[in-house]
Amino acid sequence: MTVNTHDSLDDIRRNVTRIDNTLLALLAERRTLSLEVAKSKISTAKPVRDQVREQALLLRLIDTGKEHQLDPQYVTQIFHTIIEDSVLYQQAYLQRLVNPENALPTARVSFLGAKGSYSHLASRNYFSRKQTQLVEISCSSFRDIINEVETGHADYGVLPIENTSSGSINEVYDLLQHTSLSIVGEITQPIEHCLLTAVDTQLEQIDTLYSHPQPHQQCSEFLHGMGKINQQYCSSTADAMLTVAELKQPNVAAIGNASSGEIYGLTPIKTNIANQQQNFTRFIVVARKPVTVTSLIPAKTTLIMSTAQAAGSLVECLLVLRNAKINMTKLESRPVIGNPWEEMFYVDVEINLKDPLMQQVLDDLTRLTRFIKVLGCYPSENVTPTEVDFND
Ligand SMILES: O=C(O)C(=O)C[C@]1(C(=O)O)C=C[C@@H](O)C=C1
Repeated sequence: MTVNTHDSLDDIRRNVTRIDNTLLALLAERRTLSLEVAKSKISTAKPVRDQVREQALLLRLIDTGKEHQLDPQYVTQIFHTIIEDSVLYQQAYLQRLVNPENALPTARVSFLGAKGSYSHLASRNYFSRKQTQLVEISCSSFRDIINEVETGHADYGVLPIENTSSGSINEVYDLLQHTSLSIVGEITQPIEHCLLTAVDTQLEQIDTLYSHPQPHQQCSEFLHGMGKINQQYCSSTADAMLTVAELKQPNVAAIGNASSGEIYGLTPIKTNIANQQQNFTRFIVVARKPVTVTSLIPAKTTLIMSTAQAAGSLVECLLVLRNAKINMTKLESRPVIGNPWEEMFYVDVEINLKDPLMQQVLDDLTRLTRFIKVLGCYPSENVTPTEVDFND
């Protein structure tokens, strides 16, 4: 085989690096323009999201991409990510304007586990968009996270509240029942569970597995396939990775994120071991003071309420939301500690607390419930991609 090499591999890679650097500069420039767009939308009171514009933008880019032999799926995937960043970046900017007291350069943030835990990754991702430097406060329990914020040692707490494989994280819901803190934000973090080891070994040699209870649950099918495994529970995935790094034994592994494993010198011997390939955890961000959400961005409001024990009481409350045409994205029930058989219901709705319709709904629900409390109104960080038909 004759290979016609005009340039050495190093020369070619230098060109690749040059192009990558140009792409980064252009992405940064595009972000700056997003802020200019946000400023113009303030003056015209236009919402951040304009999916008509996104549709037109994507179709044009797909056509242009075809001229460069770039397939539509590839172009769409890249620009969905770019547009999502633009929307969230604009939302963060607008939120800083309506909550100037929160626009601090640094924030003390409490989260579960040490560096590399999924809570640490979620905290870093959430605050990077707010252009806020983290002062990291690592906690060993959800209760500690809340205590750090309630006592003023932390400005924010980041708590996992539900996962697409293992469902709701009940301990967090129970803690929300009794805290004075408000939910001020949310972030959904992709969770890529891997089997991480500190020394070269084979999957068949692993008989002891360290992780937080949640990853054990989320990877139950894979673990079942491994046969008899000694499952060890840790306070966080970071704690599990540290333990395995210190043990340095060929029969021991941790479940955690591959990039976090590098912090502890661990390497993945098996990736994507969660029950569902699309595995996400939604985290909430709590603070001592609630935030105001501008009407230019989508908002979520979280309520907790306990209904009378008469038959149909919950249905009456849900009908209030249905009649108001308010979309409910989450309904969770938890026992009321100390009142056997009484349930506390957690409801996430897609409406701004300041919306007059929501105020009316709260009045109606107050009459129908034994107890009701708004846990918070916060920006919805779920940017649903604008789908385009590639075959147009
Ligand atoms: O052009 C706008 O209206 C923008 O806000 C910019 C932008 C983009 O990044 O391209 C982002 C969000 C909108 O939904 C549409 C497009």
